[in-house]
Amino acid sequence: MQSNSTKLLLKKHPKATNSYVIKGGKPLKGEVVVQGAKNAALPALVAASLSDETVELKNVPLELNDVNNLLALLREVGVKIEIKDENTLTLNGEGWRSSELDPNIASKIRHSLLLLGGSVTKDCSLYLPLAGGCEIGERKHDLHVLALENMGHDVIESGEGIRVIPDLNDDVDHTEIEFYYPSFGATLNVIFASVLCSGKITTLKNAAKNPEVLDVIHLLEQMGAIFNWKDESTLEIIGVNKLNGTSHQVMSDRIIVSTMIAAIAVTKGNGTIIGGNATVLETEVATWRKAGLIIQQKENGLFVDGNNKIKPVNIETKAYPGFHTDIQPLHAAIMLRANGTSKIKEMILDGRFLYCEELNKLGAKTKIENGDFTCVNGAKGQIAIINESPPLIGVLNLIATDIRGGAAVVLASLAANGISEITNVYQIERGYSDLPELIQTLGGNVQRK
Ligand SMILES: CC(=O)N[C@H]1[C@@H](OP(=O)(O)OP(=O)(O)OC[C@H]2O[C@@H](n3ccc(=O)[nH]c3=O)[C@H](O)[C@@H]2O)O[C@H](CO)[C@@H](O)[C@@H]1O
Ligand SMILES: C=C(OP(=O)(O)O)C(=O)O
Repeated sequence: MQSNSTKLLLKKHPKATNSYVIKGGKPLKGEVVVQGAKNAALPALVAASLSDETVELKNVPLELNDVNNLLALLREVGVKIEIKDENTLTLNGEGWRSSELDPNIASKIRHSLLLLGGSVTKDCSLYLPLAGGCEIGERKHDLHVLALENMGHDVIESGEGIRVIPDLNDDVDHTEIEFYYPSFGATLNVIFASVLCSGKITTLKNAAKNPEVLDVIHLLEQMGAIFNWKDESTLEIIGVNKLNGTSHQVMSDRIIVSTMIAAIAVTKGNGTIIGGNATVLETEVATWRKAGLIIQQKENGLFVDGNNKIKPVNIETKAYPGFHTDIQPLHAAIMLRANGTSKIKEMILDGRFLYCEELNKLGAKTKIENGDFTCVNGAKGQIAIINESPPLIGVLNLIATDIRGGAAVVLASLAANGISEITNVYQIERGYSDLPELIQTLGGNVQRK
């Protein structure tokens, strides 16, 4: 049942519209500040809710559709949430209770999955209707389920959802789990399920160690959780009996930093992304420097000059610190300017190239080929071939297929001559609080319609 408070939180994006209208052809220039990271904020909301004391989170992109949906689910499980200002909120998980979640909300986001780990650590059962997220290929959850089972909890799966019943009272004091792939979400679920298991140690081999996971670990450490990295990818979690209140600032969004680098690059502009940090984008920045972009780390952020010729550079997506799958559509937008053919081999998720058809509507010459490899999700992999494209021309029938694919199409429209319109921008607004405003700050012309 949807409570009144849930309904209130599910209000539409304050500036929500169905489409963006873009007048392209103008170099983006100036300075822009990016928001807090969605993919660090979502797990931070769950982590903060594990304490019976109040935790303050700052720099949370509260306008995002995904953040609002997760907050609605946290309210459903009994977490008290107070919004302090446009990017700050407090959470108190003292009232966390056993729950059956609303399928209409849970199925809209991928990281409703994290409530499984959160619930068991709070000794509460949970029924989670199947999680959603971007439709970018099959998004499996076997590692989440296996990990919870290894830890002794009962997990009952049906075609419609997952029920978890915690069992914290067994005599096992050490659980060892090994992942075949360093899944971001499943690593977080193991962390959440283990932090409050006082007297127990959980060792996770092949854990994800990307900056967003480290940001959440940092928050939990401030709350009193204990972690040891035994080697580069083995994480030991020593359960504690209580987590404290604290205050934490969510890291800034490296995918949006990449989006702004690409926006400057495709329009042959120059500018600074305030707060941009090349150390969390090492592979991507090295790739773009190789392509000819000037990217300099300054004290206040990343300076980008996109005026040089762009050379084609092939990439292959991999777990961190490899090239991020969420950033490959933005790389494709940059490669539209290259003087030759480049390739993107998508190793993590099949179905991440839907945006290429949209780029072609603008005149790009991209093609998708079947690869002779299997993606992490077990599906046959694909390669995008990006041929040198003629000057792009704006069109009015573009669709945002998913968050990052949608952003890539907005960027390509900025490089096109004339007017473009992109619909289904709900998808973009799952991950970008206000992409039009970011672009307008750099002098670009994107309007909501
Ligand atoms: C909210 C959030 O932060 N989402 C990010 C997170 O998603 P998410 O947490 O879903 O990503 P994972 O790292 O878990 O998934 C990566 C791959 O592993 C597969 N897999 C995952 C779990 C599992 O139990 N079994 C399994 O096979 C998935 O199908 C996928 O092919 O990382 C993805 C990969 O970097 C990004 O695209 C998403 O933006
Ligand atoms: C794929 C993404 O998110 P999600 O996992 O929430 O679908 C993304 O942030 O690009």
